[in-house]
This record gives sequence, C-alpha cells and structure tokens, in this order.
Amino acid sequence: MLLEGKTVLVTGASAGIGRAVAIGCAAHGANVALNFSRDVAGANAAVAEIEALGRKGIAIQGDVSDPATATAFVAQAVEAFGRVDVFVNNAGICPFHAFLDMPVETFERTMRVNLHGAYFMVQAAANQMVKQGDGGSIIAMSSISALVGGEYQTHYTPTKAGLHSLMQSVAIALGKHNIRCNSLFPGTILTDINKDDLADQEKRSYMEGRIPLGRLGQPEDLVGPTVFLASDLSQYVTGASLLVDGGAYVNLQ
Ligand SMILES: NC(=O)C1=CN([C@@H]2O[C@H](COP(=O)(O)OP(=O)(O)OC[C@H]3O[C@@H](n4cnc5c(N)ncnc54)[C@H](O)[C@@H]3O)[C@@H](O)[C@H]2O)C=CC1
Ligand SMILES: C[C@H](O)[C@@H]1OC(=O)[C@H](O)[C@@H]1O
Repeated sequence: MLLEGKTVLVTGASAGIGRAVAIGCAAHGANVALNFSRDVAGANAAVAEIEALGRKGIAIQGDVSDPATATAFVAQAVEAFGRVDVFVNNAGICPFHAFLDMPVETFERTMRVNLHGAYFMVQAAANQMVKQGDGGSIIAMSSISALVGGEYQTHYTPTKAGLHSLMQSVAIALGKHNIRCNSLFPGTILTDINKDDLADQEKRSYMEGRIPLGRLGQPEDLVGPTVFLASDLSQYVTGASLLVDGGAYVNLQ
C-alpha cells in the first residue's frame, strides 16, 4: 500500500475530483480528512466509502475563502488523526462568464476560493508538517488552464496559473523541511463544475475531438497521479507539474 499509515487532507472533497482522490487515497492505505463547504450528504457518503475500505475518514465543514477555515481544518484533522502527511488543495469554482461584463463579485469570489483559500490552507498544512519535522507532500489541483486561456474563464485561469506559481515558490521555501510541493494539471474532467458548459453538445464534441486519448476525463483519472505525488515514489519530485489531460494540451493540429 503506497499510502499505508499516512494521513491525507483534501479540500472540496464532497464531490468530483476531490471526492475521488480522497477515496482513492484511502484505497491506497491512507486515513483521510475531508473539507467540504455545504454538501453534508456528499461529505458523509465519501466518509462512508472510506470507512468501507477499512480506513478512517472525517468530514470537516468550512468555506476555504475564509482564512480561519484553514487553521481549523488542519487542527481538527490533527485532533482526529494526530498528524498531516499529505495535503491536497482541491476546492475550486469556475462560474463561466464573459470578460467584458464580468461582475466584480464573481471575479473576487473566484480569486478568494481558488487562490486566497489555497494560500492559507497550504500555509496551515505546511506549518503542521514543519512542526512534525519529518517532511510531507503538498499537491495543488491546478489545471491545464494554468498554461492556456479560456474565453469564459478570464477570472479562473489566473487562479490556476497562480496556484502553480504558489507550488513553485513554496517548493523552495519548504524544501529544507523535506516538504514536496507539486501541481496537477487536469484537462477537462466530467464533474459538476462544467456540467452546464458541456451540456452544449457542440462544445462537448469539440472538446472530445481535441483529446488524443479520445474521451473526456473522469474524476478517478486523477487518483493515480495524486497517489504518486503523495507517496514516496515521488520522493525527489518537487516544484513540478503533471498534465492529466488525455493529451489535449499537445494537440495543436
Ligand atoms: N473538472 C475539470 O475539468 C477540472 C477541474 N479542475 C479543478 O479541480 C478542482 C475540483 O473541481 P471539480 O471536481 O471538477 O469540480 P466540483 O464542482 O465537482 O468540485 C469542486 C469542489 O470544491 C468545493 N468547493 C467549492 N467552493 C468551496 C469553498 N468555498 N470551500 C470549500 N469547498 C468548496 C465544492 O463543494 C466541490 O466539492 C477545482 O479546483 C477545479 O478548478 C482543474 C482542471 C479541470
Ligand atoms: C471547468 C472547466 O471545464 C475545466 O476547468 C479547467 O480547469 C479546465 O481547463 C477545463 O476548462
């Protein structure tokens, strides 16, 4: 088991990629603390799946845009499991909207959830890992959107580039503590975040056609890459990023 005995924390884990990754880490031996914002039923169902795998799970409610959520999440996870080995910053929103009339509130909310929230979560997890004194792994669910733009994502893509940049800088700041910090760059993964956008069949077919592996991603496609970065298999990997996009990024023509 690659994550036997490790404690993994995942934000935004009641649904989608976060939920798949939380359950996937448990399948590889970890106990998992889940942050969630509103979906109590989804969070409890994920904990039940983790427990069915013979691992411990705990769901802790909190809006990541509030910096106080970060310290509370880490403190409650430590109270439950004693330590933090792996922190996965996953929570995120992408309310698609045109650039020219982007509401200030939509812009600011996206920044606060995706980037400000990540900053304080990563800081809280890192402080706990430093206190423990034996290293750790921090993983940011960035995006292919860190590298390329989106017409209706002008508020979102900068947060994903920012997350990747944050991982690069904290990889330097935390290397002396043997805390590794890396980004995952998912392509288009079928979740609630893009359900409405991909309800447009023409757009969905276009997106599928861009992917050399011939399909859109599923949340479970992120489990292997996350477990790799969480585990000692990647012990010399830090400040890195990994595309998980079926090849979409390299497909110019
Ligand atoms: N689905 C996709 O195509 C891609 C998704 N991503 C990223 O993956 C991450 C997960 O997204 P998905 O699973 O696709 O979407 P999702 O909408 O299914 O999941 C997002 C999760 O974040 C939680 N969340 C939202 N705001 C929150 C807040 N203020 N506090 C705490 N939790 C909050 C939601 O409750 C939900 O559990 C996001 O950061 C997203 O940007 C990156 C690349 C592609
Ligand atoms: C929500 C989008 O479908 C998704 O989010 C990302 O980060 C990807 O680039 C996709 O555009």
